[in-house]
Amino acid sequence: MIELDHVTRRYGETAVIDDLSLRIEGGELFVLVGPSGSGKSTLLRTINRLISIDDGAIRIDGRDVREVPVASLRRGIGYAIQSVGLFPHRTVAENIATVPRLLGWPAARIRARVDELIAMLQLDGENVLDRYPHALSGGQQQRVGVARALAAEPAIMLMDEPFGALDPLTRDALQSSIQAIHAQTGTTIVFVTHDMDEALRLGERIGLMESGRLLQVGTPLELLRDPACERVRAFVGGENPGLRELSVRRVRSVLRDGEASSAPAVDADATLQQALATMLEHGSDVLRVRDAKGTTLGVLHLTDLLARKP
Ligand SMILES: Nc1ncnc2c1ncn2[C@@H]1O[C@H](COP(=O)(O)OP(=O)(O)OP(=O)(O)O)[C@@H](O)[C@H]1O
Repeated sequence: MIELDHVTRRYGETAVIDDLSLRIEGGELFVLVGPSGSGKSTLLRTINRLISIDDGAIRIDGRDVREVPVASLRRGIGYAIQSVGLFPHRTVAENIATVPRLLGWPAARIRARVDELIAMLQLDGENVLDRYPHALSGGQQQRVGVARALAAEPAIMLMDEPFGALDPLTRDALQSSIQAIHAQTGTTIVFVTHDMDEALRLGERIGLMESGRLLQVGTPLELLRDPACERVRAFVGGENPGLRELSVRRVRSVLRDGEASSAPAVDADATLQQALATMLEHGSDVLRVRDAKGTTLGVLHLTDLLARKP
């Protein structure tokens, strides 16, 4: 658990983090979102003490981060950023192995962990292990950066706009990877982005920042349906709050019993927005809902998709 307790960070007279309190539960995927300059990166970097604070306290599992020697604090916290920062003269395998080596893991364990991460980030089959960073695409570099940050199985992972510079398809694939890794490892992830769609897609809870303060903290649906103020409504809902809501709800939550073998199929874990697109594409107001193995679970009707359910 990460607790930020009345944290303030000033530059000169300006408080860029302003008396901010927040509690992030162990195992949570928490997204900090807000406009440029709102203080998201600064806040993230106070957690691993890349930036010091002027007032308040930050505790991890009850322990003040200032009491922990900074090197061991950072070894326990993965950190992935947009510019990646891979070591240019080390191969991909050596880059990923950086922290396990520092920790003195035996060579066989390091090799096994590198292989595991390469598979987790879908870099296997791409023959990247012995390449140097300059010989990778941007998306591959980003994956290696995430793999390196995860290498020593940190309990906490801080991610600062890690996919900001990537094309939409690569970004989409990496967002899926992060969700899968989170589900698989239970790592606490604090993810910074200025992209509301990314926040709504990834966040179990979202903290919306402006001018060094949190305007609201809540689940994607809470922010969409019950914005604390007009600023939140404008940031979160944009011009199409209804469509945004469809993008955070899953087919699984509204399917009903039934057979519709001739209807187009949709995955139970697809969003309602994807389901609507499938209906429009096929001109069908009903879809067959299937699980990952292709087994029919029920049907989705357009009327259920449009109804406002919890
Ligand atoms: N070293 C510094 N000296 C003075 N001001 C700084 C310094 N670092 C950051 N700031 C200011 O602190 C504020 C918050 O910056 P921060 O990078 O945390 O914002 P952000 O929300 O992450 O923005 P972005 O999305 O553009 O990265 C900004 O106004 C920035 O100009």
